[in-house]
Amino acid sequence: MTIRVAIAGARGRMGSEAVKAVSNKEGMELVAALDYKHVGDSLGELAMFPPQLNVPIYTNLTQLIEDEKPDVLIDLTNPESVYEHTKEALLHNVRPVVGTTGFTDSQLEELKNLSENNKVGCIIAPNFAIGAILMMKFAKEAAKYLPNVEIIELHHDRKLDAPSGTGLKTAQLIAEVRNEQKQGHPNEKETIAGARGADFEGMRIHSVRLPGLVAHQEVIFGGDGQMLTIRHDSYNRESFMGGVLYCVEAVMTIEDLVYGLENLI
Ligand SMILES: NC(=O)C1=CN([C@@H]2O[C@H](COP(=O)(O)OP(=O)(O)OC[C@H]3O[C@@H](n4cnc5c(N)ncnc54)[C@H](OP(=O)(O)O)[C@@H]3O)[C@@H](O)[C@H]2O)C=CC1
Ligand SMILES: O=C(O)C1=N[C@H](C(=O)O)C[C@H](O)C1
Repeated sequence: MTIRVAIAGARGRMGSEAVKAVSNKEGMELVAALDYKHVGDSLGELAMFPPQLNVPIYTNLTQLIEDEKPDVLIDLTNPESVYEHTKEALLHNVRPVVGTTGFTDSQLEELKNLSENNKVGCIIAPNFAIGAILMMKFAKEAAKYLPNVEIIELHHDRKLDAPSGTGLKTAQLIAEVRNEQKQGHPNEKETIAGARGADFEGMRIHSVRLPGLVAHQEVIFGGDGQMLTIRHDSYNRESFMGGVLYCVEAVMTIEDLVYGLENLI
């Protein structure tokens, strides 16, 4: 069976890579793109899209679903749009594969209920790169023995959300095995607000944003006279595409919402 795929955010850094990956993948057919800007037929407007995108471009998801009948919607847009897209897809029996980060806890909970009640598979993956999944798994394991941990995530300066979805997911996974504890001196004070980073159950998350970066993360564990550093680097966005294609196939086989690829591999 050929999996019919639509992509939201096809003009973007990730979306344009996903257009290439899906177009070249046997067993998948790219059937449409979703954009929020109206695109006419002028060469200038169409040049905004990757050359492989020779499919209809819609500005309305319901219309796209009615006309093109995708099996899967890949969302690579932004934190403001992704929740509505995912909900709309689930309501119309289209399986979302979501790479966009920045969901609130309550949005995740609501989408989980919707997916389970409608028995429509959904994958929300804060990071599609296998190396990043392993970095998170190893960090969770290390935290059982070394609970003093700080997370440093480093990204390009076009990123909208902080901390990154990966940084947050790493902290959530570590929190499953680590008792909440405040780190640093009990009486420490920030003389500049934010100096100690974001606080997740006492773990500190530091977000670096610089041009030239793609997506990187270090998880640093301190112990008596020792330090363990677990680091992952994505040097380009192709690094995520194996995971995107894996999820498009996997989402066809599930009937609930999976948050994080570590639950599937
Ligand atoms: N899970 C993973 O492994 C990864 C996840 N990401 C996440 O993916 C998301 C996209 O990242 P990136 O590609 O760098 O971002 P970009 O800004 O390059 O791409 C987003 C694209 O979506 C478009 N867009 C915005 N709103 C809508 C909408 N309502 N409907 C359709 N298209 C829309 C944007 O248009 P315009 O620019 O005109 O606003 C843009 O073309 C981010 O949340 C990022 O964190 C990124 C890398 C890996
Ligand atoms: O915005 C990005 O670029 C990335 N976003 C994801 C995140 O927030 O973790 C995944 C990856 O780190 C790249």
